[in-house]
Amino acid sequence: MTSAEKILWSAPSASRPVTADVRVPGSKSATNRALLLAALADGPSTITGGLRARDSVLMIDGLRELGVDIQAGAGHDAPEWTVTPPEQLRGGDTGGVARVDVGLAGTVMRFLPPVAALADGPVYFDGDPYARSRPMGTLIQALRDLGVRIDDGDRATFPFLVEGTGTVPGGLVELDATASSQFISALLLAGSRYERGVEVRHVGGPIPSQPHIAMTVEFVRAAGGTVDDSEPGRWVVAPSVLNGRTWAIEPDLSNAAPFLAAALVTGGTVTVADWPAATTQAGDALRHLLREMGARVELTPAGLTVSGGAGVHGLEADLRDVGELTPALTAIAALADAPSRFTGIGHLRGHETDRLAALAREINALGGDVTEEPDGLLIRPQALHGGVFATYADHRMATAGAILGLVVPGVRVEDIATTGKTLPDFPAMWAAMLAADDHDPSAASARVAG
Ligand SMILES: O=C(O)C1=C[C@@H](OP(=O)(O)O)[C@@H](O)[C@H](O)C1
Ligand SMILES: C=C(OP(=O)(O)O)C(=O)O
Repeated sequence: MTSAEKILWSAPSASRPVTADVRVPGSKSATNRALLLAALADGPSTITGGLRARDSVLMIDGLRELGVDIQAGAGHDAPEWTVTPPEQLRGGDTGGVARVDVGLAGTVMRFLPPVAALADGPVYFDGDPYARSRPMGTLIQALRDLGVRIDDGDRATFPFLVEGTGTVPGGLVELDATASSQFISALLLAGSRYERGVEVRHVGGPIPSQPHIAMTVEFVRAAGGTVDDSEPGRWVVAPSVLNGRTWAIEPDLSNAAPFLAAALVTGGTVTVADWPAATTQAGDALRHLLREMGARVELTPAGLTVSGGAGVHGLEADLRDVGELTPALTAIAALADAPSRFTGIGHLRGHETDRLAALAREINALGGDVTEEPDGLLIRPQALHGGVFATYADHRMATAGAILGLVVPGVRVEDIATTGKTLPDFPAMWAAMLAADDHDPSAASARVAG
């Protein structure tokens, strides 16, 4: 165990209903798609409001390694980048290799190898130790089927070498995306630049995280690409030039979950600013999911306002489309007045950690009753007590622990810094949200900068 993992963060409890206005940083999924499409475009792009956190820094560093020029503009609170693609994506030159660290970022480990295949030399990929446990074999095989040479030493995981030759034949590929929607997104994002484009056919059970595929299609079209998604389970991207453009990134609605959960579980009111009226982000489902769990939910030009006070209810829901919301919803469910059952989320075993096992283990260690099911979780609320909440390098485990800590005294979250995967300074944001009512009980709100 490293020293970071041993550090325990005492999750603050809420001394009264949380009342705050919160601004969350840009969407991880949107930021990394915009960076990648900008790198494949025929001219410079500008990205405003993007996320600056570990996952996007890994994407930026990986693209720079491939020869993409990325210049940071404005300050930390409002990241802005100018992205200038090279004439030719760069691999290692004679005797050398380009090196990409994917960390534990699904969007980097799945989205960059199809881009590296367009580089003019070898590109070596590796990541955090746990990256080797996340599903990769399907994507490696799909790239081979599209004409890319990959040396993975028959491991079907990291480390591996993409032997870029400057061009990718492309064409038809069949794959099973039941383990991750990111296999499909990865090929659609790069496919415009393949000689024959790409036709992806899914063969297998239901695909998870479909809103993320819809986001990919939306982004490729916004860059000037052509995507035919008229037939379920089949996507055709025509070969085409992608355009440089300005990308304005929406706030990360999935990262809004713990803050909105704070309103529900403490009977307070939290507004998340700049909530889009229409979006492909999976987190938008919080509007109906939190309502079903007992919140009052209102979308106004000021943002999304969630209020608690009428109890926290159990919920039966298929979360296949919105799996990344599971840790926050499970924390809420553990505090509810009736059991909850979440289904359609077997693929969460391949996320940052096995999230079904981790949630059950850690909530049960606090006195809870969470049972793992083959494709989900059964949560029977119990009176919880304090204790250590382990996080397994999973940012959403850490924020789930923070939600529980609001109403369960003595929760100590291991390695809170792991939230830095997608949130630049979660402990400060959380403290500011709580200080909003601690310091000025009469104030209707206080602003929390993201
Ligand atoms: O494409 C994306 O940006 C994502 C897709 C989803 O992955 P899975 O389909 O593997 O669940 C989601 O859970 C992840 O947080 C981000
Ligand atoms: C599954 C997630 O991330 P990744 O992009 O690493 O797959 C997540 O953020 O919940």
